[in-house]
Amino acid sequence: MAVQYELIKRCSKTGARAGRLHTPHGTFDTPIFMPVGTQATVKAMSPHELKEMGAGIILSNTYHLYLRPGHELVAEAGGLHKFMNWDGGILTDSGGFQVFSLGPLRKITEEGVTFRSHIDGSKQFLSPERATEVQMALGADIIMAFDECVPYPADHDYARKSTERTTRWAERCKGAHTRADQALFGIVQGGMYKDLRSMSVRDLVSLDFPGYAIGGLSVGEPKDLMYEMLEHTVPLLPVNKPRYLMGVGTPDCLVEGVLHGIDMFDCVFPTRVARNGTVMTHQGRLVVKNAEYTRDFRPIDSDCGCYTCRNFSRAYIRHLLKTEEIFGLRLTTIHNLYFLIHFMKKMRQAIIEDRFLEFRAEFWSQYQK
Ligand SMILES: CNc1nc2cc(C(=O)NN)ccc2[nH]1
Repeated sequence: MAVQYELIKRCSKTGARAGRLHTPHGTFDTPIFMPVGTQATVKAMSPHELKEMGAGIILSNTYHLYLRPGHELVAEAGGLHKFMNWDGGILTDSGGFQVFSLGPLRKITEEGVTFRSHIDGSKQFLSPERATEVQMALGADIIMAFDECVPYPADHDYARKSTERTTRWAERCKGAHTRADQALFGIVQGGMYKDLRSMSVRDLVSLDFPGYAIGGLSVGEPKDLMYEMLEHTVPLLPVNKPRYLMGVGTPDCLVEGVLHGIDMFDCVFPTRVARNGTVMTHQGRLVVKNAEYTRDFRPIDSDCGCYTCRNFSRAYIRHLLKTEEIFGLRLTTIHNLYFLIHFMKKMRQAIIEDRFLEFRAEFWSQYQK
């Protein structure tokens, strides 16, 4: 198998677990946070810096790379790893979420999705087979089935029909996937309906994927509803396969996702908000661009070991951001990614030492959203 999950330790009181994910580009500790590099780059970061801060697997998006520069060009370059000079793990999302985020600009049929390119308005078409072919050409270690991310809110009938189609599409992706050195993950949908989440898990597990993503969450629903869906859905998934929660990446959601047994996370949040000056600390977020930090010569977070916190003050970083100096958003990005990557490592250690509930209680006692 191209990707193997190894369970190292289960928390005795919760669904939390520590493991390792073996891939053709290395073995990575889980739970893991995967930085998002939509267009074959994690914005403002070099591969060397990502490696140095402990990043293991990064994401790229099929939708964007298919439109520009095109999967054929990436294949000509030798695949994504060579093209972007990254020798760690790569996961590509299938485009399901991006295409459905286009809203009225897209038309869904059983065959696939017709949409207009956000770049030049040209008419485009992605089917399960085509999305799989594109991802095989891009060459990621883990690729995702082409699905429909059920919008929120959605009525039960729409969610059921959409989820049933996502299962038929998953089967078509499986049929089209011929690269033995890649793992194709199924994506559980079902909206906010427990019966449909159960149906989606049952149907996907019967197709026997090497890993399962939980999609259709963090799409505008209240966090408590997301947690309720996780509490219901994750225990239905096979224990010996990785579970990947798509699009989730704030510290509070990461803790609750790990609590319920999630192994893999991705989110644009830490890199996106870094570029407008929002940084994460153990007490919650702070907007270092704000006037209150003009004369604050402390690091962003005194407990953080990242390059930014070891070398620069809040006042200096605020100055760089206010003057739109590129180095400013590099420093905030380095910090946010390091913070999350190491936050996951601390959670993993707590699970191994069977003190995850204490870690979680300590986190919530300090964290202001
Ligand atoms: C930021 N929230 C968020 N939700 C997501 C859902 C999906 C999904 O269902 N893909 N098939 C992907 C990325 C997501 N990002």
